[in-house]
Amino acid sequence: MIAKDINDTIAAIATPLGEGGIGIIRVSGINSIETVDRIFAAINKRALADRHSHRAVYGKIIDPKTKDIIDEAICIIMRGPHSYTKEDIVEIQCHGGMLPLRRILSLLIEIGEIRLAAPGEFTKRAFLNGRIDLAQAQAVMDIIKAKTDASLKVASGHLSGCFSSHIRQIRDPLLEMIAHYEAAIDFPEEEVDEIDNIQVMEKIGEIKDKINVMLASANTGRILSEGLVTAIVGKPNVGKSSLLNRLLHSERAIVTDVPGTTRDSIEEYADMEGIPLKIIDTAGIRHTEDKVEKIGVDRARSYIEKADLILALFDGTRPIEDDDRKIIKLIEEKNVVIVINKNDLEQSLDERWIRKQCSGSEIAHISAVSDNGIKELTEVIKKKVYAGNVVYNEGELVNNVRQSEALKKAERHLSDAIKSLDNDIPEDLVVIDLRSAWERLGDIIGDTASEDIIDEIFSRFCIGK
Ligand SMILES: Nc1nc2c(c(=O)[nH]1)N(C=O)[C@@H](CNc1ccc(C(=O)N[C@@H](CCC(=O)O)C(=O)O)cc1)CN2
Ligand SMILES: Nc1nc2c(ncn2[C@@H]2O[C@H](COP(=O)(O)OP(=O)(O)OP(=O)(O)O)[C@@H](O)[C@H]2O)c(=O)[nH]1
Ligand SMILES: [Mg+2]
Repeated sequence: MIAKDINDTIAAIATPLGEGGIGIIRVSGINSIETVDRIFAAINKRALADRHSHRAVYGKIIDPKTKDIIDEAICIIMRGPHSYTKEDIVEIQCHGGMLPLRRILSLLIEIGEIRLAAPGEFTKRAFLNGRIDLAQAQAVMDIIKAKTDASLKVASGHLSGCFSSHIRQIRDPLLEMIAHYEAAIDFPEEEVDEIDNIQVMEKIGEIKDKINVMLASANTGRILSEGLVTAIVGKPNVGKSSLLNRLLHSERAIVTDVPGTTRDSIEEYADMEGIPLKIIDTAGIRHTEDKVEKIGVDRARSYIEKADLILALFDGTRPIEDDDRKIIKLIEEKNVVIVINKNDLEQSLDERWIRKQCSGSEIAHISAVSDNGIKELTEVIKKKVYAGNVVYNEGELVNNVRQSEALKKAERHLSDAIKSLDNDIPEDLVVIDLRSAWERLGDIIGDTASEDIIDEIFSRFCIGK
């Protein structure tokens, strides 16, 4: 698909569909300037084709057949290779309504040799034409989707190439080693410098260490990019919905003193000091004959299985009950923070019992109706998210599963190479492992990634990007 369509001129609406001050249609490819010239009348009557690159030109969009004025607009041409895609680009900025945007886009497709762009196709061209690498292309989408300042910092570090250059620093020395071994294999009788296997093993070991440092940061990076799915669970009336509202700073969920108030689960994003939490408030878990409540309870149980983190709420004002014991059973071996709520009131919960049951889980004491303990809870969650992370520059964090899988594979190939060298296995086999490691690192930045992987990545982009 890549090879066939790369020469087409493509167009899409680049701004969200809805009502906005301004909307942008982006056209990229060899026919872009000529086609826009046929529907755009500049106020000074000069064609865009005769204008300097990167200048804004005011005029009107006119249907060439009916002579109807569709909208007034500002057009900017950016001649390749000095453009987002490295091709000729025209951006048409019209008023930000559905109708002007759609009419102008259909007009372009109708009169010109232009087709609708696939999701992510502009950025894919920026990648295929060599302006950015694959990690940078993925960062474009991460910027659009960023939910907190910390997520944005990771993504913009990736876009600026900080992460990619880190990968290259790890990867380039491998190629030197491969070349060296290959020379020795291909020209055994010639005077290729003697290779000291011990020294090579040390070097590979250093590269492995660097990969492991990156992998240790992968969990943090993934959470900052994708969010931490956090389920609030507990028996009815412990204050789950009150905690959700507190973390969101809004009255999102209904709170009453009637046990069984929340029936359906509620999902919302909260920014916890930079950590994007996808919080799910669930129905209080208890035995019930109520048909609707039962479904809610089943959903709550399923979130215990799905969530990255569980906030298990207990009511500090009440002794342990059967429903609490059941919850303790359900959260066994999960990633849990025990939260003892209502600490603004007199406490009668046997905390030692909970500690014994959930040894290993951290405990926070809060009052969901005030700010009591919320800071403590935040710190506990932050500690969990940043635990094991040894990379302190957000721009260097591994931030998606594709990248961490590639790093893991590279690391395994390097371990195999060391083992082979250690066992005096022939060098051509060592080279195979070194090359595989080099290729997996290349997948991250797109040097060696297959067409399928590339297509799959860009298909997840939005239209117009
Ligand atoms: N109007 C508009 N705003 C936008 C974009 C866009 O495409 N259009 N962007 C799109 O996502 C982002 C900016 N990213 C961009 C990155 C590179 C180039 C570009 O033309 N680069 C050329 C050099 C430009 C020059 O020489 O002035 C290059 O790198 O060769 C443009 C936008 C955000 N804002
Ligand atoms: N004093 C005090 N009251 C609280 C606190 N947290 C919640 N409450 C009260 O406890 C009652 C239940 O709160 P909810 O947030 O609805 O409890 P829930 O766990 O969501 O209950 P269900 O949806 O029924 O499972 C309400 O009357 C809240 O005002 C707290 O920290 N201190
Ligand atoms: Mg509730």
